[in-house]
Amino acid sequence: MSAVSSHVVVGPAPAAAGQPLLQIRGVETFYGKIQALKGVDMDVHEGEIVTLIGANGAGKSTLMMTICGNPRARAGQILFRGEDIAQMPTHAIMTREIAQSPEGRRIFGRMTVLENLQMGTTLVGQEHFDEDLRRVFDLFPRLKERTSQRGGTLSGGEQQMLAIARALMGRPKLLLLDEPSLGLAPIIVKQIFDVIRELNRTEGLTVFLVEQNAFHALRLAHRGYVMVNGRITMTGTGRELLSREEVRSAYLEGGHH
Ligand SMILES: Nc1ncnc2c1ncn2[C@@H]1O[C@H](COP(=O)(O)OP(=O)(O)OP(=O)(O)O)[C@@H](O)[C@H]1O
Repeated sequence: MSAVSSHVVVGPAPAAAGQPLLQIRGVETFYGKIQALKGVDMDVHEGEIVTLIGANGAGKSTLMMTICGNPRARAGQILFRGEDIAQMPTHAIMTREIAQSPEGRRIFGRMTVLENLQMGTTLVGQEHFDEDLRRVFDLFPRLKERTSQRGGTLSGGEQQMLAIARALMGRPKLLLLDEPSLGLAPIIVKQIFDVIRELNRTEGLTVFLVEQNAFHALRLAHRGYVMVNGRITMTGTGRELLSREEVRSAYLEGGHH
């Protein structure tokens, strides 16, 4: 555990001038008759890392998937650069500089690392392939040593790195990450969160991170939102939320720090 406690809180995000990159307004999502999201509002500004935390079943993954158009929002708006993408098909949303690393790191198990990374370029083409490959190998040297290894034979941490690397190959402006720490050893979680911080600091990549690991997520993020039963109940800077008693007792018990 000591390895992870060396995380440093990132500095403030660049001034949140103008329109947010992503604006979520009154979003409601249903699975049949079950209402999973009950009017969610959220902003993500360019250059920010924003995290959404909450218990199992709160609706975090549903919000991330709704941003990607599957399931579709039944009400509300999802504005990306001011354009409402809420009713667009997923493939159209994914051509708008949004990339997702889904929960459960759905990489292609029978394809090699290199082939998985090629899949990430489907929507942007091969023009910058070599340059982008060098970039993800710099970020994740472990993948470079395993280019011809099948995805399914990688460790959990390597699969997570591959899922993020594949998303980055699409040159996103907004990176959506669903539970990148799930099931991983603390030292690997630290490596992955360090890379996210680095991408944000050096390239200004905007990141929306869904996490159950509230301690790490709130230390990494500029701002956070807490979701309970499909509603946002609290928001603040990562630091503010970490110091709130309600957050500490609900999400930080159990020796994360
Ligand atoms: N495909 C589905 N069909 C029906 N109900 C679903 C489906 N997916 C999720 N739900 C329900 O929607 C609610 C929100 O689930 P969701 O997976 O978004 O929560 P979560 O906060 O991401 O939880 P976790 O951290 O466990 O992934 C839960 O009540 C869940 O049971």
